[in-house]
Parts: sequence; C-alpha cells; structure tokens
Amino acid sequence: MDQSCAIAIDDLHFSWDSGASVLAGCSLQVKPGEFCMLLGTNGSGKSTLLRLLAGLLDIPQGKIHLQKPVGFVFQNPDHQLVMPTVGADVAFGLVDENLAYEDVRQRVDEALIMVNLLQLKRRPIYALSGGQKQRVAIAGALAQNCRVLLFDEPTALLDPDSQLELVAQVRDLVKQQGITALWVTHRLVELDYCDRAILLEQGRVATEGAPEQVKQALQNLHLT
Ligand SMILES: Nc1ncnc2c1ncn2[C@@H]1O[C@H](COP(=O)(O)OP(=O)(O)OP(=O)(O)O)[C@@H](O)[C@H]1O
Repeated sequence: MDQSCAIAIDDLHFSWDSGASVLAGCSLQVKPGEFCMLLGTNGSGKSTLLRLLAGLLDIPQGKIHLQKPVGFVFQNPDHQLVMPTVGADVAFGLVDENLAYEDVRQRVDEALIMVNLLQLKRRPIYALSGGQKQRVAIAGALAQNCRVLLFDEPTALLDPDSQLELVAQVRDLVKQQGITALWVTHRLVELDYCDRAILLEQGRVATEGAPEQVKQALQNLHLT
C-alpha cells in the first residue's frame, strides 16, 4: 500500500448488516494536493466509502491509509454546524486542543480568511446562505489543520451559482494550501474543476481518469 498517497484504499469490502455487499474489493489512491471527484449511481456506495474513510464505520475487510487530520463536509450543513455564530462554530472544533484564547482566535481568523468569510465572523449561522454555511464547515476543518477533506455532495442543496462558486473555491484551496480533496457528486458540471474523477459501480472502481474521460464513460454506460 502506497503510504506516500494522501488516501490509499486497498481491497475494501463492506456490507450493511441487513443487506447485500456495498463495497466489494474497492481500491483507489489519491495523491497529496489532488482534487478528486467520486461518482456513481444511487446506492453505489459513495457515502459509505466516505464514512469508512472518516472512521465513522468499522472496516470489516481491506486496508485504508489516510493522511490525518481528516475533515468531513456533509451534504446538509445544518447537520454539522452546532454553534450560534460563524466564529464560535469554527472555534468549536478546537476545544479538545486546549489552546490559549489568542491561538484559537488566530486559527479561526486564518481559516475564515481562507474561505473569504472573515467579515462574517460574528454573523449568526441562521442568517447565512447555504453556500456560506458550507464554507463555515470547511473553515472548521481548516482550523483543525486538516490535510484531507472529504465532501459528500456538498452542493446538492445549493443553487447553480453557489454550487460553482463553492467548487471553484475548494479547487483554489486545494491548489493554494496543498490540501487533498475527495468530493462526491452527481453533477457533471463540477467535474471540470477536478484533477481526476473516479466512477464507482457495484462496489468497486469502474473507471478513473481525466474528467472528460470519465464523462465519456458515463455516456457510454448511459448514466447521463
Ligand atoms: N445506515 C445504513 N443501513 C443500512 N443500509 C444502508 C445504510 N446507509 C446506506 N445503506 C445502503 O447501502 C447502499 C449504498 O449506500 P450509499 O449511501 O453509500 O450510496 P451512494 O452511492 O452514496 O448513494 P447516493 O448517490 O444515493 O447518495 C445502498 O443500498 C443503501 O441503501
């Protein structure tokens, strides 16, 4: 298993207790600083794979190597933002680190600058747009110095303009900060922003490569 990868998955198998196999010999690698997108039909196991990577599920069979810390951005930001204001929410992820007040302030400000939200630091979460909420979730991970970010359909609830704004911003973050991103999507327009796309089918990688190559494979499979 290549330990120099940001993410390396080798022969991963997973089934839910009640059901059929979801991942069946899934292997893939993501290089440090790569923006990789993961596609596949409904139920092909994309979210399950992200949850296994994030350590939210136990791995029954296979191996996972992952650069840490790892951040997770959910489809619905209301499922992960827990504090009343932007700054408090970004700081919340640092509570276990026992940092001095000034260090927390600095880490929060730096993270908010990276996602262009410093001016909204005191704004209540309820007064943010969906795209702004997703950027708060990303800032929370950045404040914790996450090197790998996992995104589970983060644009699914956004309008088309906010969708492209978010994906472009994550691409900039990946390229400027050397962060690695694995991004699950159903929206083909987003593929133009990634370095490489991976198509998951029947629990394993069916195709991977440049965005155009994977779009073509999807068309051949009549999945578009
Ligand atoms: N908590 C759970 N308990 C039992 N089965 C589950 C659970 N979560 C997902 N599944 C099942 O596992 C399979 C894979 O689901 P998963 O959510 O990983 O797919 P997905 O590729 O992310 O789908 P989608 O594109 O619809 O989000 C599906 O058959 C789903 O019904």
